[in-house]
Amino acid sequence: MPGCGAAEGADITSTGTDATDGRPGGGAAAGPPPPAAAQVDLGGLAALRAVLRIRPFRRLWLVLGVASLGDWLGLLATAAFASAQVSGSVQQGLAFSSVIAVRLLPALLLGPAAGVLADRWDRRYTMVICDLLRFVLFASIPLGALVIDRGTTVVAWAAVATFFIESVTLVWLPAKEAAVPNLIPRSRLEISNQLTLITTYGVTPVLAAASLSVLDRSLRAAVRTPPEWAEPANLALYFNSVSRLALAVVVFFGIREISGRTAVGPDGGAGGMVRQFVDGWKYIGQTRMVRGLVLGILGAFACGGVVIGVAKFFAVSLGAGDAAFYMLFGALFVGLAAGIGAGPALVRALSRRRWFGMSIVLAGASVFILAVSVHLALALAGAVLVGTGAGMAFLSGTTLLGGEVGDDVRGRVFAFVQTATRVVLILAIGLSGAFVGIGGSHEFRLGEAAFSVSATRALLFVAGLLSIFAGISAFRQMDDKPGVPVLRDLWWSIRGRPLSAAHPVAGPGLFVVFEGGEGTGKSTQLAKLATTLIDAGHRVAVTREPGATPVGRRIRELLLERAEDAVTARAEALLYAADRAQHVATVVRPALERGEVVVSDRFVDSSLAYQGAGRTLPDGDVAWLSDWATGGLRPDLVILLDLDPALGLRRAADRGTPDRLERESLAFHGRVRQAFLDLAATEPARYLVLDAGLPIEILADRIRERVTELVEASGVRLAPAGGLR
Ligand SMILES: Nc1ncnc2c1ncn2[C@@H]1O[C@H](COP(=O)(O)OP(=O)(O)OP(=O)(O)O)[C@@H](O)[C@H]1O
Ligand SMILES: Cc1cn([C@H]2C[C@H](O)[C@@H](COP(=O)(O)O)O2)c(=O)[nH]c1=O
Repeated sequence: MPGCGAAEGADITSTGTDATDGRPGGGAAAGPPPPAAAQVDLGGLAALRAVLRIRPFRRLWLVLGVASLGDWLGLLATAAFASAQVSGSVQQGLAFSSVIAVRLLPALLLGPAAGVLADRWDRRYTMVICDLLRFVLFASIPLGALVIDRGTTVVAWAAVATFFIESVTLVWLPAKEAAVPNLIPRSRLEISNQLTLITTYGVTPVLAAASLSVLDRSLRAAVRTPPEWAEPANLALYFNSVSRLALAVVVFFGIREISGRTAVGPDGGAGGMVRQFVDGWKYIGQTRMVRGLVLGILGAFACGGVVIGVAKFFAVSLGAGDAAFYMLFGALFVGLAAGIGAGPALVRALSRRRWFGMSIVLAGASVFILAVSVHLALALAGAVLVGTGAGMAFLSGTTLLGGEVGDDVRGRVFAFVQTATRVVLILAIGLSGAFVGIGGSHEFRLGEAAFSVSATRALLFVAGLLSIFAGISAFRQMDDKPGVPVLRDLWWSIRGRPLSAAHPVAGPGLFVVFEGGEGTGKSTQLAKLATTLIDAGHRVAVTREPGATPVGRRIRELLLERAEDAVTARAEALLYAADRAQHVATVVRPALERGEVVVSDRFVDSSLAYQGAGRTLPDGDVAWLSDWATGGLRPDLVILLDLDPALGLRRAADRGTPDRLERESLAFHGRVRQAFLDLAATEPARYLVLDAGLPIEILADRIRERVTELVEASGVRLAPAGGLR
């Protein structure tokens, strides 16, 4: 019933399904994006079953599958049908390509306006009316041939009907794309997109080509010349027509949940339409995530267009002719299927925004492999990787569009993307084909060596660069984990434990940490620095790990003071992490948010050095644990006081009875020292490494200089005046 919400009408049988996620107008825009982990909360098959248990989605998917089969049949059949109406290879070729061209033309003319209609009208009625129109138009093509005598008129009508069909599709598609995310909880959007993409681009085109060929053979075997109405191309068009009727009926009677949203404001007239159109463009231009998404998609399509445009020439350059061409295309599709089918299982909980950018970079980098391939085997491997990157980008991009773009503007964004991709694709295919034709191949000499560079390979190289650039730009625009190392995040995500997003510190403070082995002078220098900063008028929070909070003090006692208790290495790592979590949440972050300079005696590096190198626990595990405990918080500066452990331990012993860790072997403390130095070497800009054997005052001067620089660079961020806390 129009006007009712999907949640009300949703027929969701899975008890685990969050029906509120499917509410029209809600979900995507209403709240922050769900944690990436939520998208992979079920195993592959279980997730698939859960999605298929959502009845409105299942109905839509089934009927869309049939309609997609009809569309592929229709595409192949309309083109074949047009060729069959004329004789002579030139005319047939012209008829074939003009039908294909006519299918692309409406997007250029009407695409952007279609999105406004999808966001304006009731999406269910839009889909139903569009499908009824397509039912009539598809049927009119073969029926026209029965009543019209002249072949050219039949072709002309086929072209006109195709033009109208495409125009109607332009309105239907954004309405459908914008409606689907409202039927499915966001956590299941990805798996439903996987299913839909595989059905639309994997199963149905193959099924369409196979069924047309089987139909053709069996018909000709049964009756040598079948009547005109029973020609396979005609039958395919009838099938396409009927599949559209079926879709209209199912959507109208069976998926009422698609209705129930009206984005039209009080100004519902033509002026309102123009405003909505302009608002849609503004939204795309001003929303970082959408801007990144569009940039990435267009870059990827430009790259794909170039690859398609040069594919024939490239196959020739491999010396394997047409066979190589078809094999490369096959390889590309194998990669696409692998990317869409296996991508989510591979990257697991990786942020989808990051995954999108990375996939485009993968596709671009793989185009380089094509550019330098002189052997078919390498080229095939490159094509599989290009496809894999493209497939993963396609899936993550579609999921982000559905899940993170507000319902009220989703139709316009989809319409923009569908139009822009077509334009870019056609331009890239056309221009690259022309460029390669003109460019040919050139021979260069470098001393004795001669080598030739073909326009095909040069263009592939440019396409790869373009795609990498688009991927990186998209990544930067959309990154939801700024500051979190990309490759480490990817690696840990593949292992099932993505790094946490670095929660931005709301406030403007500075975080300085002292690190080093035992007795290196951290407490001594920390006190001096605090005094200097306070004298300079800054508010300073002096703190330490472990033991800066009431909970932390009890943990410290367990860890260091009860030497008789045997604490295992893992328990020790967890206790330090627990102390850190409490410390960051209740002391460090609040002080940073108040704009103070937080100076801490030890932080994450101590865990990496003592538990990682000292206790030989896996570095990655310790790093991940600390990252989780701190929510990704990193110091602005780490001051590492480096000293021979034998000397440091002597200094510490002079201070009093050694604690549990100070009693560890010299070899243990040697490993700890080396680990600190290694950490500093990986990020020299963030570390100040000092020889802790120098006199106290000299060290204090060096530290003051460096921290003053940092404070000055941070400008007015710091809170003035205050005292040692
Ligand atoms: N540069 C230095 N030269 C000589 N002695 C120093 C120097 N810095 C500190 N000391 C002395 O070394 C001892 C340990 O110093 P401090 O407590 O500051 O080290 P720490 O690194 O905080 O030790 P721990 O990590 O074991 O707590 C103190 O007695 C201190 O006076
Ligand atoms: C934070 C942290 C500390 N440790 C060790 C290092 C020292 O032996 C003690 C702390 O004593 P201090 O006198 O306060 O320096 O704990 C560690 O092993 N792991 C850590 O994460």
